[in-house]
Amino acid sequence: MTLEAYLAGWAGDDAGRGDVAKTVLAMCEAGRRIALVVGRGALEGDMAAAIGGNAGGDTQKALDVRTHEMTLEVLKDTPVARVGSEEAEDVVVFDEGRPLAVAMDPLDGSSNIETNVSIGTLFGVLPNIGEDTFLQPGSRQLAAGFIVYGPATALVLTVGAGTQVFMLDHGSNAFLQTHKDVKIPEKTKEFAINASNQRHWNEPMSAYIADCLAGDTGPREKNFNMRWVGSLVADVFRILVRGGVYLYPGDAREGYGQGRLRLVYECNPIAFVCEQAGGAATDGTTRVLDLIPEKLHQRAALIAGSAEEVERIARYYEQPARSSSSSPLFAKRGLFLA
Ligand SMILES: O=P(O)(O)OC[C@H]1O[C@](O)(COP(=O)(O)O)[C@@H](O)[C@@H]1O
Ligand SMILES: [Mg+2]
Ligand SMILES: [Mg+2]
Repeated sequence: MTLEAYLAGWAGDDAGRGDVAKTVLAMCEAGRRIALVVGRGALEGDMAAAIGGNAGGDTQKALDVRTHEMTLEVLKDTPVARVGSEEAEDVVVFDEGRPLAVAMDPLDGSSNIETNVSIGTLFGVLPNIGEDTFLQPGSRQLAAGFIVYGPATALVLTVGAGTQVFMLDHGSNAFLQTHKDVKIPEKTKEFAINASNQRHWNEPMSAYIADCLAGDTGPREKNFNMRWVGSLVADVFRILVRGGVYLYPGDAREGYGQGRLRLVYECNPIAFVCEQAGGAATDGTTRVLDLIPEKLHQRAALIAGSAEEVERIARYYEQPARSSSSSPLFAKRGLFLA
């Protein structure tokens, strides 16, 4: 089934849904165009060249800016009133009278641009309620998803009716559905975290990872595997397909108290997609979709993926002192057993 047919079936005669469908299709048109550029790699010049800093304080690369502009170009003639982008300090306003808004990370995984590793685009569609549009919790998202520019260009989408996956068919230039109502396996033996930050982690995350690393000799009584692509979109795509948890906790580094990811245009789309696939997403203590953003570029910790594992990690945050394999209290008892 084409993406167009899927969205037409979902929207029916409902004008509001029709606007959401148009907006999603516009994001995917931007994705098609970006996929062409990404697919040419260094033939497009030095896309990883540093050309400034973005609102989050990260180095802005040539492809960050180019994808931001390419996406705005497509969105400007849609039902979208305003766009909140990682690559613009301020909200971009097209036309206040329109019903919708898009929050986006036009290029996710910027550190992977020149390495020929998967990168992507993240987006969430919200009702336009004026100046406070991007301060709405993620639970108000009408649609969300991401496109991965990898070996295949893949779209992961939810309009609140399950999570669907489409792949770009380069022959017909159509996104065709490949996975219907994806379900993230509830249990897992795989986690994704940047382990180079271990010394900076908080106690619950240190304890959880220590228990995983202890493998079949620890309280989990099973061996774990680790993967870290360094592109949120690629790590979460893997989790959707075979389970696992993505972890970017708050840590002790300056500016990383709430982790690295941005709530409005990274964590919220991922949380919506994961929940709709039977998974879960928390910042450790609060469901991500219930967090109330205070500003567009706010950061939030993210623990997302297989439901049972996310719930288990939340218990480490509730009772950190009881949880570590390295703690003298460590024993094969109740709360954290496999
Ligand atoms: O470099 P780190 O600290 O491992 O962080 C990697 C994470 O940061 C991100 O690259 C942040 O996204 P951007 O590339 O859009 O800034 C995620 O895609 C990725 O999971
Ligand atoms: Mg990103
Ligand atoms: Mg980005």
